[in-house]
Amino acid sequence: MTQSSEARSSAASSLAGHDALSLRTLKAAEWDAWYDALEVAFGEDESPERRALWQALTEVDRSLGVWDGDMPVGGAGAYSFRMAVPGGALLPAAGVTMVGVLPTHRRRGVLTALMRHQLDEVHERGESLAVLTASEPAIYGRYGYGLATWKLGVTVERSRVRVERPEDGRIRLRLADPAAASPACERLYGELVPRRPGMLARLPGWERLPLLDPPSEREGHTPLQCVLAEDGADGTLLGFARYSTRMSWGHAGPSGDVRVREVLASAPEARSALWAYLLDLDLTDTVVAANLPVDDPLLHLVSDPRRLRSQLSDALFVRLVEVGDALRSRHYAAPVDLVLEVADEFCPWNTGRWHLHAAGPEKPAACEPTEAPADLALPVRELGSAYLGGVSLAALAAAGLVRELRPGALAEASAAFGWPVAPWLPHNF
Ligand SMILES: CC(=O)SCCNC(=O)CCNC(=O)[C@H](O)C(C)(C)COP(=O)(O)OP(=O)(O)OC[C@H]1O[C@@H](n2cnc3c(N)ncnc32)[C@H](O)[C@@H]1OP(=O)(O)O
Repeated sequence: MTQSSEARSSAASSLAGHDALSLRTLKAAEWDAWYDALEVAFGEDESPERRALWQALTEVDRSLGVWDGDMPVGGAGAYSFRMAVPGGALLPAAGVTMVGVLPTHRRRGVLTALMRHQLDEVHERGESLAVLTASEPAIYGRYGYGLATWKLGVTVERSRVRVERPEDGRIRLRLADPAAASPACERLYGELVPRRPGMLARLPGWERLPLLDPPSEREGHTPLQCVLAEDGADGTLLGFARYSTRMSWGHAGPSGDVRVREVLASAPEARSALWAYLLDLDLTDTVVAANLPVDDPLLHLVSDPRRLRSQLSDALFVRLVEVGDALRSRHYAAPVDLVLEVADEFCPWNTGRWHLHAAGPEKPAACEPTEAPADLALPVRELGSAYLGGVSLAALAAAGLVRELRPGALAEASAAFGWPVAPWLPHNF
């Protein structure tokens, strides 16, 4: 028996003590019943449009279910993503999704059995990362997932905040049908992916997600709008925003709001033109954007950042499934030559000392097992947090989660693991 198949059979036997529970891969014909169980687990009743999209995007051969007799009672899926890491490489990453257990079957180890089986499969497929967004952040640390990216939400008081339009007149704004403009927007999205860690390369079909706009989810807003920022000279697309507006008329006059879904740009002038446009729509009071990178240039473009009324929330959790591969696949902002002592109870093949060395941001890194004395000791969860460069090892050490074993090692590691661009997950999955 391999280490993984041993682990999987131990996951199966952890269920064996409970009724007639069995864990196996989904069959395509079972999708509806499986998804119905997940909807009950989430207490949700999704729109038919959203459900149809998730069905189309489901990778059935990566979807696990737990059955009580012939009734699905839990599940977990995965997408075969490629995610940008510091330095611009796109690394295979299992996007863990659709995790749920019926209320009748909770707190008896079903989730743990699913996570065991799934991480062994991810390891066998050679994906060195698994990533997820959590319904509740307290769930996944026990399986080695660390919080690696944050998102910034803003609720802008439009009357108090201005963004200057770029002066050179290079940018031309044009309203476009979101579906018709999608291929050009997707090309721009693809250009931006390697530049920001955490961004996901589009898999076929995923271009439908940013256009998903079921009437039942609009809450009084217009259908999705799309404004393009083009180079006035040659028409090259340099940015776009997708948004909707909701008009509201009160005693004091119009007080509508703008819901910004995305603002992406490859040139600063395009970005400022788009934000100036969004913050200057007549008859609106408030502009809400729920998911911006924490270093979004908007923070520096606005006349009064306090009036952004910003809010920080957790976004992407990262799990290093194969520590050596993951660490040698990213670049490091500063030279580094360190031995890390990694503890990983859930994926014990990662436990041990790893020699990481890289000569600077342009150079490839090496990372091999070693018997040499360790400079820094940390659990795999904290390594996942620091991996994309958005969470500092020094901050984790200040929280008592990383231990410096050689003086100076923490500063060296923190500088190397950091990255000039904050990691960001553009959409949930
Ligand atoms: C990537 C995603 O899809 S995120 C979506 C997650 N799903 C949901 O939130 C839907 C609603 N909740 C559920 O379906 C279930 O409660 C789940 C999936 C969160 C947990 O399933 P269960 O089968 O009850 O978990 P299981 O019994 O294996 O518990 C494992 C451990 O996690 C802990 N745990 C379970 N749920 C939670 C929670 N919501 N918050 C904190 N800890 C939790 C358990 O206490 C247990 O701890 P222990 O190992 O110290 O004993």
